[in-house]
Amino acid sequence: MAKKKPASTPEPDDAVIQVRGVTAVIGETPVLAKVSFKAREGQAVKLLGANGAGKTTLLRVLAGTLKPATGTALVGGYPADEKDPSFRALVTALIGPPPLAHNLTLSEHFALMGLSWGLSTEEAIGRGGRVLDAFGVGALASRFPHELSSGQQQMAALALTLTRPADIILLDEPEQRLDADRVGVLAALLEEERDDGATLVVASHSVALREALTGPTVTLTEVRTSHAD
Ligand SMILES: Nc1ncnc2c1ncn2[C@@H]1O[C@H](COP(=O)(O)OP(=O)(O)OP(=O)(O)O)[C@@H](O)[C@H]1O
Repeated sequence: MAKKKPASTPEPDDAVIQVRGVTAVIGETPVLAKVSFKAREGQAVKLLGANGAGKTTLLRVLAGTLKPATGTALVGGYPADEKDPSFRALVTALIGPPPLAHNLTLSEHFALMGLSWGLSTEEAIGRGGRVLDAFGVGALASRFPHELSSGQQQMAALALTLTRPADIILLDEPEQRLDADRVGVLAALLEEERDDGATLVVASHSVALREALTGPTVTLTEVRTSHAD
């Protein structure tokens, strides 16, 4: 007869992302209602919720830029903390526009990003350029950021985010300002990353993008604030 496991033995768990009872507060304002979910390697978690439900806030917690008020967020086995280089080495994120230098071309941004994460200049320019090519805007690689339309800026930001290798990809409304065809291209690029073993968390208002991604949906509900009479 099999021995009964002691109660303290942890169950084997292959989750890359484990969010347990996480809430968030900014100042004294609750901004994220309690949420728990897990994601395994090669899954794309789709974050769903009305405006203000806390999707960006949860992504900030996962990116380690906002500490949860309660609960734990383990990402790649680490408590999410942007100050921890081991954690940062695993995670690439696009949450709001990335800081860009006005006097560096997109290719030069890719090279700089690659240099920071152990790629050769050639590899980095190749990886960023591949994303631009997929969007059909490879010629933009030699432009400065201020020479781009708003949709092109979004494609450049996505290319920069995907230039560096990462096990975990966090994206906040990556479809914003992209036309319908480009949303399809984006879905294909993200599915390719997922097929290669990346774990993604994507907040999106695009039904088309959410339907194209393979993985569970996590629906956030707005924080209920009680008003004193
Ligand atoms: N700096 C801040 N100070 C106070 N409250 C904030 C701050 N930033 C965000 N909030 C609040 O936190 C809540 C969650 O915002 P968040 O941006 O995470 O929502 P969201 O689900 O991403 O919304 P959307 O779909 O509109 O992008 C909202 O009620 C918002 O007003």
